[in-house]
Amino acid sequence: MSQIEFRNVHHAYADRLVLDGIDLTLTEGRVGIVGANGSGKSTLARMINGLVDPTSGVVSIDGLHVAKNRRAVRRKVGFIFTNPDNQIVMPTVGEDVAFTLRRTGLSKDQVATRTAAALDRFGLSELAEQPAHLLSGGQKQLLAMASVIVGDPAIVVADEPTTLLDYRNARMINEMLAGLDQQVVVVTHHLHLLENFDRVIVIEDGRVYADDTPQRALDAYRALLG
Ligand SMILES: Nc1ncnc2c1ncn2[C@@H]1O[C@H](COP(=O)(O)OP(=O)(O)OP(=O)(O)O)[C@@H](O)[C@H]1O
Repeated sequence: MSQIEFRNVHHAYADRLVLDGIDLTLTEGRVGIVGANGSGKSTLARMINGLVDPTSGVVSIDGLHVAKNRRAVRRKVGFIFTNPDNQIVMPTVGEDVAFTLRRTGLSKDQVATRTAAALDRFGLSELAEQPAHLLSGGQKQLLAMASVIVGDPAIVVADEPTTLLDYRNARMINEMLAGLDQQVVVVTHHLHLLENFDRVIVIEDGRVYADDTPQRALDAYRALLG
């Protein structure tokens, strides 16, 4: 697994401090991040692939300073948004998955082979020629995952990937995430999804409130919520 490091990370939007001294070293295969609305989870998750840079402090991946190596970091860290519409960029399902492999130096055949494998893995092969915007919510999230995984990142960060889905689709996406070879960091309000994770971090008011096994961290979080 990779080593994701936060060293004395602070972040403010204008004059509002939303992360207040985060120190974490994440090396586990499955890490969950939970916390109340507005506690800073998305901001923290976005720092792992440089979508947000800290106001102060350093985030690094295997020693690579994220803010100074954005391109290299983006190859290592795939990001799955809550709303897949935010990351579907091409007209058809197949083109969207292939788009990730642009500028990788792969031949047309290699792109086609890897795209086909990713579509197959996420059950989308038969939809390859379909307009992406016609997919259901669950299928769109599968497409977003396929488009990230086809690039073979070392780390997948998912920010509330199941929030917009019904229970069945949420379970399906979660099983897909659980089955990935990659190191996975998931931000979620669906606490039951984290039961088999290696580590769960509770963020409260921009700080690490608990950092423990899922059971202990989630107990602490539930107690905090009252
Ligand atoms: N681009 C931005 N500009 C200004 N303020 C922002 C921005 N993004 C987030 N914030 C604010 O920063 C705080 C932390 O937001 P963040 O999205 O990191 O929290 P979160 O824990 O992920 O919340 P939620 O569970 O509601 O998604 C919130 O008060 C939010 O309104």
